[in-house]
Amino acid sequence: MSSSRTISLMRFLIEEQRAHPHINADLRLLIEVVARACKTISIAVGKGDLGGLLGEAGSGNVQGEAQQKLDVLSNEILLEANAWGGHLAGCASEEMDDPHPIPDVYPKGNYLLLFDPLDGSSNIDVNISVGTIFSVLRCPDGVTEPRVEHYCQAGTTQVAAGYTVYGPSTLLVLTLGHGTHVFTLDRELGSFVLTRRDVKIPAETREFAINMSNQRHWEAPMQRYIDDLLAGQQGPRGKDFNMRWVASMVADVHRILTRGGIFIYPWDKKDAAKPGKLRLMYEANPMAFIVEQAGGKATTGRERILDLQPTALHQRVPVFLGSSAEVDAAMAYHREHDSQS
Ligand SMILES: O=P(O)(O)OC[C@H]1O[C@](O)(COP(=O)(O)O)[C@@H](O)[C@@H]1O
Ligand SMILES: [Mg+2]
Ligand SMILES: [Mg+2]
Repeated sequence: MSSSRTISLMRFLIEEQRAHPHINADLRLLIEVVARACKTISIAVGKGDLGGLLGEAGSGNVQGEAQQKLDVLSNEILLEANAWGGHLAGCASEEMDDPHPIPDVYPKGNYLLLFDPLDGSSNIDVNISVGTIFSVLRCPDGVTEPRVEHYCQAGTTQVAAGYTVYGPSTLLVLTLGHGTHVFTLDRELGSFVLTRRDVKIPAETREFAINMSNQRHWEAPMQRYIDDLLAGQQGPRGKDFNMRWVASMVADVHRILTRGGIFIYPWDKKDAAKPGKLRLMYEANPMAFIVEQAGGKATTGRERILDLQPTALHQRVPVFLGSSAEVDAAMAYHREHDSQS
């Protein structure tokens, strides 16, 4: 890309700020700080074994999952980078039980930052792409010490969301509510450069992403939907489908953003008390915002994800997202099932 046409993340944000009054200097600073933190995480991920950062940390998170060393480090990097900027009222993370207040010694701002510091943790040790997912909300007026209820806002209120993929190249995918844009980290320059503006997910697809090993635990409409995809051209869908499953949501969603597809992590009865595996505030909401801004859909199989009113910080939800016509098709199986029961 020639330098005259190169648009850095910083320049992109300044232009967005000029074009859209709701994007202010604090929000711009917030995104720049998160991007800088993600660069630091990218360097740590890239060191692999040389950095002594592979393997378990020996601790567990609030979800009862074993934390990897990189889960803990990425969380610390994001917290530290965001503490002093004056743009945040508080942070919440998949890796922390409770919201993290900005220490009183630092200036406070009006935004809440929620993140999954390292997504796809089971892939760290096997050198497969992982990433970071984040969501930005406004702190309600007059609240200086945000509590859980202040974070529990529906996804429609997000002012920005993004994810990074630490893969063969490091990517940042961002929405501020005006389309979804992809930036690639120029490792020599150390800056994110705009490489795809306003990406659109094709409405139709022949590719699905799901962990098939859970099939026997799914509810009836899910079983029927996937059976029909597997039946291919001879089946009711009349076309052959391919399947991919990286098991890093960032990588699976990025494939769908690039060439279409449907990503599904449905409810299953392995642990019937859990309403799904993925987390609403750190994974489903930001990805739903990004996907909708790219012309796709994101639902629980029954409802639009962004309309859900959260009831807990670490709430889980079923996730169906990607090519709009295919998400509609999956929802039709659930609707038909519900209307008959
Ligand atoms: O191992 P499974 O059950 O296929 O689950 C894979 C899913 O779990 C996740 O790894 C959960 O994310 P974390 O690594 O942040 O816990 C998603 O990225 C991915 O889509
Ligand atoms: Mg995750
Ligand atoms: Mg994680």
